[in-house]
Amino acid sequence: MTPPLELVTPAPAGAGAPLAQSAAQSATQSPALSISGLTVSYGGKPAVFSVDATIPEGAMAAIIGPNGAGKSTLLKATLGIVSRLSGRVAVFGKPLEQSRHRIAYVPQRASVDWDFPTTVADVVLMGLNRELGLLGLVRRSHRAFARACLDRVGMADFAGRQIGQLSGGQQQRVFLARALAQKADLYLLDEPFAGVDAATERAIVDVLKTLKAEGRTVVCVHHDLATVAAYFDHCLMINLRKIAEGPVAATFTQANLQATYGGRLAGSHLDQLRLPA
Ligand SMILES: Nc1ncnc2c1ncn2[C@@H]1O[C@H](COP(=O)(O)OP(=O)(O)OP(=O)(O)O)[C@@H](O)[C@H]1O
Repeated sequence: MTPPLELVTPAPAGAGAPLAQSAAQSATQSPALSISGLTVSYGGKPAVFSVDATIPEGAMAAIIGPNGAGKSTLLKATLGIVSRLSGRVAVFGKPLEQSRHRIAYVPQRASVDWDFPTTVADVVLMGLNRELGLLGLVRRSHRAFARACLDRVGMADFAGRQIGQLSGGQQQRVFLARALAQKADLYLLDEPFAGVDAATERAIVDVLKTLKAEGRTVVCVHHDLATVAAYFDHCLMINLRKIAEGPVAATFTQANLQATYGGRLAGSHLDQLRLPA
């Protein structure tokens, strides 16, 4: 289990700037995320094999595939949390080392140690750690900004609560608030809707769609095939290897789902999705 402290990607400077002023909107034509030939192996066994992906700037992208397909590994390798055996990653056209501050990561809820003794407000303030500096000097403006981020996810009233005393859906919202505090240009979320109720899912989707409307790029590992078309405009389908990638309208087809999930997707499930062949 990892304490939440270690899961923060550094925040860009300028906590006072409005969220709508995204550097991504003005900076570059490069894709938000470009991955080529990515291979990751655990103990000699590949979990991701020679995957290429190009997530356009401003996309709302889903990474889908069955359990064990390598989705989380792909995100972690993108962030440098696990080592790549081979392959390259560029974020807004630059190597990860130069663009890490433009990324916010929301890990799988299950991978976080929720007994870590810290409050909701402090978790969100961790999203500002780059600008708090080595001394971690927290000003009133930082606290106000953290509260505004909590407010965006409907959690302002929980600011003083220990994170271990939250429900699963509340925990998910708090980690999204921390990601918002980072004012990133690329948001990577690992199963943000896992185990949350319908209202929380709606709230999270609304926040993600607002980020997209601001010109930011959102990438989610996602399991619910029934909502892919409603939530996302871009789709990466993997099962160890890349099966397909591109606009949802072109890639989210019966044939690609069959190739991604194999026999695990029964015909009746596919019928319910009413997809093109
Ligand atoms: N730290 C690790 N050490 C060894 N093997 C690992 C490790 N993490 C993941 N794996 C293995 O790598 C493969 C891909 O795992 P990963 O978590 O990336 O898949 P996933 O697509 O995210 O799965 P899920 O949908 O179940 O979350 C699996 O076979 C998994 O058992």
